[in-house]
Amino acid sequence: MRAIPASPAPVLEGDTLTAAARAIVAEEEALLATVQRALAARLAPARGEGDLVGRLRDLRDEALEATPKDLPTVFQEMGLLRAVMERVRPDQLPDPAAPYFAHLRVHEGGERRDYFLGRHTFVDRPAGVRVVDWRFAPVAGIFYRYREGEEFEEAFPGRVATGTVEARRVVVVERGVLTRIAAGPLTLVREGGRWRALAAEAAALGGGAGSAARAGALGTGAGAAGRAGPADITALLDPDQYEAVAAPADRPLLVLGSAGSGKTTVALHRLARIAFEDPRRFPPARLQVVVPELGLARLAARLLEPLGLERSPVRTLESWSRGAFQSVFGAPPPRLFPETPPLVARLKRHPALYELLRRRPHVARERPALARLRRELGDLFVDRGFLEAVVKAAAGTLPATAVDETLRHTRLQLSSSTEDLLAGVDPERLQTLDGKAVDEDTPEAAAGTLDVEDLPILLFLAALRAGAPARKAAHLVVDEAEDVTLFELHVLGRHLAGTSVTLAGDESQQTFASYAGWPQALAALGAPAAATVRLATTYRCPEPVAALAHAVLGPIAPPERPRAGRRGAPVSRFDFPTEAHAHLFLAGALRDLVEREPGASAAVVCSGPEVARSLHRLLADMPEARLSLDGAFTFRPGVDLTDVDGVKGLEFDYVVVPDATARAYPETDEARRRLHVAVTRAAHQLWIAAPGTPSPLLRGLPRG
Ligand SMILES: Nc1ncnc2c1ncn2[C@@H]1O[C@H](COP(=O)(O)OP(=O)(O)OP(=O)(O)O)[C@@H](O)[C@H]1O
Repeated sequence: MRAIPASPAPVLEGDTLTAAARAIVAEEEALLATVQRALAARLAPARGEGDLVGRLRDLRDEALEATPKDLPTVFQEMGLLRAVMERVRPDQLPDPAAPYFAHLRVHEGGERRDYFLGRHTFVDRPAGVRVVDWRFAPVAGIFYRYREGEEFEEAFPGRVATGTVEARRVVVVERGVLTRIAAGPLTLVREGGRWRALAAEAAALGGGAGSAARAGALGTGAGAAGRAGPADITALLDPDQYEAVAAPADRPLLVLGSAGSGKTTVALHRLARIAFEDPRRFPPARLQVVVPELGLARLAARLLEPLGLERSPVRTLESWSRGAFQSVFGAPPPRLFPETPPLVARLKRHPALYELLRRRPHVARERPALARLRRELGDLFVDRGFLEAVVKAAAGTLPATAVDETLRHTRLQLSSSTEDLLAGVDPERLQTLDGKAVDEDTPEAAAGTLDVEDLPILLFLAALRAGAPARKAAHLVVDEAEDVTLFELHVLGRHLAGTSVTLAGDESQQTFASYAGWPQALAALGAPAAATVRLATTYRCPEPVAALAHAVLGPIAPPERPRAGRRGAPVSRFDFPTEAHAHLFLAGALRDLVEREPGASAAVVCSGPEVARSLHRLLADMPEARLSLDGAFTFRPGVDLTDVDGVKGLEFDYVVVPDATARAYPETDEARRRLHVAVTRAAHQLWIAAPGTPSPLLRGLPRG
């Protein structure tokens, strides 16, 4: 039963706001003032808390010197003081500088009520103030599920509420001042002390950036000084995203969607909601977020802070594996080889290897000692017949040369190091002229090492035999799951107490041959019956970027092109005769951008770290330009010079791909996915530079 939402009143008369728009501003400012007054009254005793702490300290000193007769009185006063201090805990109240991020007015049973959605609950009935935590189901349900003008029906505790949504507004309060109001298609912003209406398309992401880039210049205004802040993402969840966030805690959930469709957003909000609803079963220490890359781990930790989960552990897969290794085998992992040959790594991450190992008969009931498992693994990786069977089962997705590469690499790892062979010789004499160990930088450096890919395989082999780990997570989030191996998923599943898990991923973004299919991933995790939600709108990328991202995938693109949330600046392509020309041009454009838009984030996403380093040298004098490799992102405004391997899951206002050459991005599925990942990091504008021979994947993108 839904009424057609009323069409919005016009907001502009010439250059000034209409009376209707002015009324909305006046109403929201008055409501904010009411909430702030009520909060100030509640917080007033807390302001005196400093005195209370001082008084408590005095009483403690008094207690040290008090006579036994006086002690009970001192203790009683101390008890009273503590009770007062516990009652007034400002950290449990909304922050008056930004007390809420949305306003909902409902008309129910002849009564009109205003609710404000925020991060803490604060109710002052006489003042008519109801700020509710967004995780609190009934009111949030109305806000996220219905639009302005619609009739609602929601189950409240003990009753079913029906009524009409009279107002549904997303608001931004910065430092206590209202700066943005979004009501349906209307967005009003306060800039330079004046309110104005934003064009719908510029408002769509709350960034306020226009779509008209100055010809030849990078930047659309997203990071210009003095802009009103964007809306809080928690206020923007769409109905499908909210249904996923509100899914029952014990239901395993698979969140799929194209790049930038909100998978991470949904997974982390679901985690926050589950923890809020049952804090005993889901305390922060028993929540686990695992992602493949360090950059995304850092971002996820930052995103969890405002959700009240600053203490829940976010880890990279490698760090998680190391921890699990220590707890399962009672020892830290042995020395790891720093750079596993790519083909060997691919074989060790491949689903075909997982299937062959899973199907092997396992007789032992007890968990074998680590040394035995290592031997077993070593034997497998020097067994040509076994490796050939893996390549055959991989059905064309692993080249035959992976067999010899793995044999050679494993033999080196199993051999004794020169130091071992020369045991007993004076260690000083085993140093080379440059002070390094004898084997360093030689093929023999592999002796005695494992590969990082071996850790989950060993954990998997141990898990197959026996014994559940002692410490288990209550809820697990695995993000960018297309890059998580079946070994890792299997072991993660063994470290999960029940079925409370969220797996998020996108097969178009796999960058390491480990993706086997979602049913296989869920089965490995031990959650085959997960509910699946597909997010259909790509919110991050404007239309022109989403279109190019789809075209770049070519034959491996999903059949349906994802819907882009808004229009935006066209993608610019620049061809240059040489890399030097491209670098000089880009360095100039980036300097110019940083001057014009000091609040913007830009990333130069290179195909590999070497290109990032050489571009960084050109910008070395610019403090805003950072070399951000191996996940070392600071998330501050400025320019990150980085590579495609480190940016999965991240986003920047502006993205520059500086080396879209035929060599860096040939016509292969892997290159298609890598370029797709690089371009889909752009939230406002994308530039592509092609020095030398342009990548064939740019076909269809005209030169700018
Ligand atoms: N409903 C929404 N309305 C507006 N913005 C949204 C919405 N949902 C997500 N976003 C924003 O879109 C961007 C992408 O979200 P997110 O990182 O969660 O996507 P993702 O699917 O995990 O992306 P990727 O596949 O690249 O990792 C973020 O800036 C997020 O705040």
